[in-house]
Parts: sequence; C-alpha cells; structure tokens
Amino acid sequence: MLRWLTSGESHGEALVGILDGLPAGVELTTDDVKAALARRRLGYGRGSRQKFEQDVLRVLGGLRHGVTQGGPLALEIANSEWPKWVDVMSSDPVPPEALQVDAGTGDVREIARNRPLTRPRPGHADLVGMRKYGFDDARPVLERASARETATRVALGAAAAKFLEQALGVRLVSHVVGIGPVEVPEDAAVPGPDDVATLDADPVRCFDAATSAAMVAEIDECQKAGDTLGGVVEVLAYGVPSGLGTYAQSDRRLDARLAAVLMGIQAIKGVEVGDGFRTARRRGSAAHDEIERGADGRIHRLSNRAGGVEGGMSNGEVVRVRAAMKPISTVPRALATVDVVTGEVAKAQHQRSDVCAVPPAAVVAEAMVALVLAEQALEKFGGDSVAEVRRNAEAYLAAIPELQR
Ligand SMILES: Cc1cc2nc3c(=O)[nH]c(=O)nc-3n(C[C@H](O)[C@H](O)[C@H](O)COP(=O)(O)O)c2cc1C
Ligand SMILES: C=C(O[C@@H]1CC(C(=O)O)=C[C@@H](OP(=O)(O)O)[C@H]1O)C(=O)O
Repeated sequence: MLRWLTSGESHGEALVGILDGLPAGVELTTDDVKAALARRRLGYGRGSRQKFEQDVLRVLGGLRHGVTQGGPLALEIANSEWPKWVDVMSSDPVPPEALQVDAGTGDVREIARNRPLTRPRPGHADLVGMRKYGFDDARPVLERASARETATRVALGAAAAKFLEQALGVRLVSHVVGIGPVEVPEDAAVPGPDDVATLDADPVRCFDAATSAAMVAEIDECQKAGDTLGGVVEVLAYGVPSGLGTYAQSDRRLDARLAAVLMGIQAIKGVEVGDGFRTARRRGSAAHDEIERGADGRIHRLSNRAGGVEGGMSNGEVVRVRAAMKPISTVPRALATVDVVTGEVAKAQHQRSDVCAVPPAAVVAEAMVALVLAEQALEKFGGDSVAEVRRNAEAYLAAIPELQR
C-alpha cells in the first residue's frame, strides 16, 4: 500500500513530505528530486518569489547510498524565505512587541508581514477558512492553502516516477494544452517520453511552437491589464500495463483515483480522462476505440479516445488525463471584498503573485499521476522490492492467454 502526506506552511521553516510503502531498491538520488523541483519552478508568468526562493532539499529517511530501503521516504524542503518570517510563523509564542517591529533583519516590510489579513481574497480559502477554523486573521489559512505545498508532492512524485520506470518501464510526460483562450490545435503533435527536455525548455511547457508563442503573448497582455490566467494541462503515461485499477468497487477505479488526486491540486476545477467532455459530444460510433489484431499478431486500438482507461482499469494504451486550472486568485486589479474586522467595504489584498501558474501545475499533475500509478501498480502486483514487483508484473503479463494479447 502506497500512501503519502505532506506538512508545512508557505512561509514556515520547511515543508515535509512522507511517502510510505515505496519498495526497496528504487535507484534515486537527491539530484533526481532536485531536478523535479527545478522543473516545477519553471514557467513564464510566475511571480517574483520564484526568482529568489530556492527549494532547499534534505532527505531525512528511506534512502541510503542512492537506493530506497523500503522504509518511509521522508523529505524536507526548506523555505529560503524563512529568515524574514521567523516571528510571524514562529511555532512557539512570541512576545507581542516582536510582531510590531522588524525582527532584526533590518527589513521594514517585516512589520507589514505581521499585520493581520482581515480582507479575505475572493477565489482563495481565506473567508471560509477563517469561519471554519475560528480565526480573525486569514494568515493561518493562506499559509496552508497556498500552492507552495505542491513542491512536496512533486518531490514525492519524483520517487514514484523512478519506481514506475525501473519496475515497469512506465514513463510520464506533462504539457500545457491551453492558457486562457489560447489552445493547442486538436491535430497538434503529442509529446512522447523523449520530448521531456524539449518541453522543459519551452517557456510555457507547450509542445506546439506557434501556440507556445501565442500563450506567452497572452500572458504578457494579461499582465499589462493587471489580470491573471488559468488553463489546461495534460499528463501522458507511456507503458502502463493493462489491468491497473478495477471495475469491482467505485473508489478503486483507476479513473476515480486519477480524478481525485488531480482535483486535489490547488486551483484545479475540472478533470478529463482521455477525450472526456469532447467524447460526450460524439456519437457512440465515433467515441470508442475499436479493437483489431495487428500484423504483429497483437491486439491494437484504432484510436485512444478513452485515454487508456476502460471499466476503471488501464487498458494498455497511453494513459491520458487533463486538468483545468482556474485563473490565479490574487488578481492585481484587486477584487471587491469586505474587511471582516471593521465591516468596511474593501479591496482584496494584492502583493506579489503569479500571473499564470499553468506550466508548474502541469509538473504537479505529472507527480500526482505518478503517485497514483505507483499506488495502483503496487495494489495489482505487490512486492517489497523493485525486483519482486517486476517479477510479479512479468508473471501476470505472461499468464494472459495468447488470444487476449
Ligand atoms: C503551482 C501553483 C501556483 C500558484 N500560485 C498562486 C499565486 O501566486 N497566487 C495566487 O493567488 N494563487 C496561486 N495559486 C492558486 C491558489 O493556490 C488557489 O487558487 C487557491 O488555493 C484556491 O484554489 P482552490 O479553491 O482550488 O483551493 C497557485 C496554484 C498552483 C497549482
Ligand atoms: C511559493 C510558491 O507558490 C506560491 C503559491 C501562492 C498561492 O497563493 O498558492 C502564492 C505565491 O506565494 P506568495 O503569496 O508568498 O507570493 C506563490 O509564489 C511555490 O510554488 O513555490
């Protein structure tokens, strides 16, 4: 059983992630995890924080000499912004005067950081979080609701991706298919597992050069207008064996698990498996993926509209999912709100913020798909080491009757 948890605040000392149930024998280095974290920081349209903050990684458990040990993998990602937030985010009580003056950093903005946030920002967790947890300051709400937390999930996803590749030969790709109204054409080329470096080098992680340029222009225009953007990301998983997930119980369906973790990413408001909503507009004869026996004697599909999932199970085709992200909630052209302490009409607080975070959201979505595919592979094949999982998978595949292959 694979499970994961994260802890930590956006401006706290560090984020922490634990991945429990990862088999022994996964080859993984801190450089692998750092590379995944670096990919999440890329993307045209991000705010100033990405430019100066570093993801300072420490592996606290589960890894020895570059190989997982079978125990929980524990990762710490320190926030390099922490020195500015020591008093505001102190885990122990601090004297009130410490919150009135700068904490010896010489940075007068410290005083502003300490000021209670009483004007909840539309689109954020602020208002409901204050009501629900009984705060008169949105600070504790936004600290945990912030997508800074996705760094931890990307780090854990890097370990899951290594496991998938080494045990089963599964490789993942994520790309951006829409930013605001700019969309990749339906007939555009789809990236394969060898195109990851090309995607990482593109400012918006888009595989279609003309669309990428249009997306960058859209972000520029939006920034000038004091506004923000969302978009759509796609994750493709190549080499997923047939039979992950099940039709036998609704919550164990592969599509249900994928949708749940994608919806669990901050700001994701819709999920599509395969052609999803587009399939709903088609007739059945143009919606499903016909089966034929190819010249190589193996069963093939004539299309992959289902996105590699039928009956809640992977069907051996490329697993393909999309997630729709709403525009960034902190809109520079500040939105209307109220001050919940004074009762006055107000404008939502805006300091720095991303204009568009769709490219990093693609990397986060890729990590979540990796975690779910690893979870489902372990559920199907079991095994405490990479070698055992591989043996079990090979035995299962070898036992499939010849005419079903
Ligand atoms: C990678 C990433 C970066 C984000 N950066 C910002 C940001 O800089 N400013 C902002 O207001 N929201 C940002 N968000 C979105 C907010 O965290 C999100 O809108 C908020 O949590 C409320 O969304 P929810 O209703 O889905 O929880 C980001 C989301 C992601 C996935
Ligand atoms: C720090 C990250 O993203 C942050 C996510 C975020 C939000 O509201 O979700 C708001 C911004 O932080 P701040 O309000 O401190 O400027 C982003 O920079 C990150 O992704 O590493």
